[in-house]
Amino acid sequence: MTEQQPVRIQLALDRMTIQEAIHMAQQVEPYVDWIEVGTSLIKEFGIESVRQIKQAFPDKIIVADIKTFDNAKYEFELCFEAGADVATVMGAAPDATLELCMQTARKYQRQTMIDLLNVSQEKRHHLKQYTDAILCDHVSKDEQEHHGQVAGSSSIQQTTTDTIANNSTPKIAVAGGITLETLPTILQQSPTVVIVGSAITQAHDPAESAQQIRELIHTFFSQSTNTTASI
Ligand SMILES: O=C([C@H](O)CO)[C@H](O)[C@H](O)COP(=O)(O)O
Repeated sequence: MTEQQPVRIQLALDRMTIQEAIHMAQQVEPYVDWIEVGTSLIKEFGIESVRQIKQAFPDKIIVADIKTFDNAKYEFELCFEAGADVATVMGAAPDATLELCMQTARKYQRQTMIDLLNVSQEKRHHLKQYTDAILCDHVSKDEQEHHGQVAGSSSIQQTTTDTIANNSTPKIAVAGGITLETLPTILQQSPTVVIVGSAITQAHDPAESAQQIRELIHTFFSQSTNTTASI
């Protein structure tokens, strides 16, 4: 598929080996834009997981979901030297850490994604100063599995609506249990990136699932006047 998608689809690869991750991404490659080396891969196999996945997909945007909380320069340099185009930091991290992530990403001409997991509204507002970052509204795996929450909750709407209303420039990503059923609500919030893991990787036919997600996004935007800023 070559047409310009208004929203990037980020495939999240978690809880599998590096070879399984590469095989999964090969199956769905035509339907996804960005590939996330999930936190679980980085924890289990190290930065080598980022290096091997970038080597396998040199033309894709590779997101290293390292979820940095401290030691920002060291961890972001590891990611970027391994080929990551985007690295993640927790929004709840100290300002010093966030600043160092932003500085390191700028030095490498790469991008920072700030994960808003468990971040207060006050801190979310504060984080909007990082206008060249991507802010990721994220419902965690544990909240999904133990509290029945999924992306598309009111807190997500709050952040996104504020961002649009203020015409500020951090881009918005949304993650956490996104499915075909929940995607239309999320698309109404005009994210730049939708992050989908299990709905594709656990599907009986991952390629079909990824294709359906892509087609839903295409249909949504061809039927509406919604637009998103591009990265
Ligand atoms: O960041 C993620 C999570 O913390 C690790 O499992 C995932 O990339 C994100 O949640 C997307 O995966 P799904 O929730 O399975 O769609």
